[in-house]
Amino acid sequence: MSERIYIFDTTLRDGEQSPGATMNRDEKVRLARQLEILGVDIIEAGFPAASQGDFEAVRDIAQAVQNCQVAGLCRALPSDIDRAWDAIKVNPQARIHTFLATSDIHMKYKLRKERHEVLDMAEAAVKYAVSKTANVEFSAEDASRSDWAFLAQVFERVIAAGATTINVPDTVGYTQPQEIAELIKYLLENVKGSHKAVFSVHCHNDLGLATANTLAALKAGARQAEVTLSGIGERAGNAALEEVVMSMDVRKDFYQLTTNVNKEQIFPSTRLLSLIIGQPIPPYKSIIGANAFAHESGIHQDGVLKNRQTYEIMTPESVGRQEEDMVLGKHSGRAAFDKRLKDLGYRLDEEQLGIVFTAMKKLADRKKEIFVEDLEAVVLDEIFRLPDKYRLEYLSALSGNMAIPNAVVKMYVDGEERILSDFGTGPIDAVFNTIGKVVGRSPKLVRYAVNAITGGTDAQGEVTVKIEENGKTSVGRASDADIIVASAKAYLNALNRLAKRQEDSICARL
Ligand SMILES: CC(=O)SCCNC(=O)CCNC(=O)[C@H](O)C(C)(C)COP(=O)(O)OP(=O)(O)OC[C@H]1O[C@@H](n2cnc3c(N)ncnc32)[C@H](O)[C@@H]1OP(=O)(O)O
Ligand SMILES: CC(C)C(=O)C(=O)O
Ligand SMILES: [Mg+2]
Repeated sequence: MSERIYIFDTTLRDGEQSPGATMNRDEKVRLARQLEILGVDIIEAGFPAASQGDFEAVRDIAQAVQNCQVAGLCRALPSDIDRAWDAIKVNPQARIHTFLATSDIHMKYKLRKERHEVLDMAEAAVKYAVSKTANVEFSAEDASRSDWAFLAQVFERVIAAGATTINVPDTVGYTQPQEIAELIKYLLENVKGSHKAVFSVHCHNDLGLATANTLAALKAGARQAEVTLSGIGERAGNAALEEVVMSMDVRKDFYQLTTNVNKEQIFPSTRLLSLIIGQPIPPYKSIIGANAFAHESGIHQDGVLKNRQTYEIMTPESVGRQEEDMVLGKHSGRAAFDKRLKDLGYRLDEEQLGIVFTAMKKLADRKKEIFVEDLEAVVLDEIFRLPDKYRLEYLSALSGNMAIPNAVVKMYVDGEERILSDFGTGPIDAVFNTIGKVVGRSPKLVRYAVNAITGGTDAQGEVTVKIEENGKTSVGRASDADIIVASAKAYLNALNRLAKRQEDSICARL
């Protein structure tokens, strides 16, 4: 008989702590809806006390998502707990997730507290949280470097205070599989009242062991796994949802554990995340990378042709990587687009579908064949893009080995039309210079990457730019069949994000 594992997804909280993975409110709600379709049990939506923007995003998610628990993270402080509760309480299964560090190094240097103070603080925080809801999770930050007996004492106190989920984080990715398995067994056996709570594990990937450690803890008796899509998260990231879930699925015989995850939604979910944060999935990434089901060498190809199972331990279809059975192009109708979008996990209303359909028809006039990536790029640009402060209307750029590269840009800034022109060392430099002049900012360009997201000379080019201004960074991404237009759109996307972050921080200070 298989036992059930609860999947706690923290892409929107720990995942967002990953450098360059900042998401705006609409993007977070969009991703949360996809996580709901994916079938995770708990969505950690953010850290409401962090900023007004985080608070509002968590509140909107708590409202938008009805079939998952929505958790808000907070320090072991009444003010943080109040803020978290205010943000999540609209959700019918809201969870307060409070945490406090228990390792000697964190207590001494970071918290500057003695053990007895930490014990009291953890207990008081959980009691306060329980006065708001019975659904309370307590995390002992840096649990894996904590003294085991003290950790057990902390857990005993918070369970008695009413915590129903006890999380054991390997905050700095230090533990080893056998060690965390022993720790979980020790805690289950030695914490009085352990049977009243679900034990959870939260592993970081500093030594590349996050998935292995998570699975070892689950095998040892933990029943909740805290994971993120693609493994994004603080520093080297967290345990990847797809790896943990598919390990349990592929190796049912070994784990005898199941989850509620709708596995065919794994690939669409990770791809949506990649589109939102503008970071491509590495081709060699397990399960979701472009090469994960590709066979290059002759002996492997021969084996796969004879029987796929010779070199494939799961099918691409089982994680939602579908063979495209219909070619989309300028002769395709609404129904075909609608079906493909649904297969990809997008739930668009009639109006949104109309917008995408019109944009796709326009693209199909310029491109022979429309690929899934084209479709997703259009959905992201047309439906899930930021409300723009800066909007591109028209652009022309001149280049060539005899010409002095220059660009003319017509844009709207807060709805006001502006046209300017400037030169550069190449057409993209000229476009960026002109845009900078129009918006009156000159951020440093930290990264510029071009990627052909579909094949052929008429491929959609995907451009990612990272800019920095006054210590704040912002990533923008866009695609277009014209690489210079894609560059301009990506640059504006990054500028819009930067402007939005500045507006949010001004609001938070008011
Ligand atoms: C392991 C993790 O992932 S934990 C989550 C990490 N995520 C984040 O930190 C993102 C959100 N954080 C923030 O926006 C800010 O840090 C805030 C709003 C929470 C706090 O900001 P500030 O008040 O400026 O404090 P700052 O960040 O400089 O320092 C943190 C303070 O919280 C204290 N603290 C840290 N953890 C806890 C805790 N679990 N419970 C209570 N206090 C805590 C620290 O000791 C420090 O206190 P001090 O200022 O008295 O020394
Ligand atoms: C807040 C906790 C759960 C955390 O993210 C960690 O310890 O890594
Ligand atoms: Mg973490």
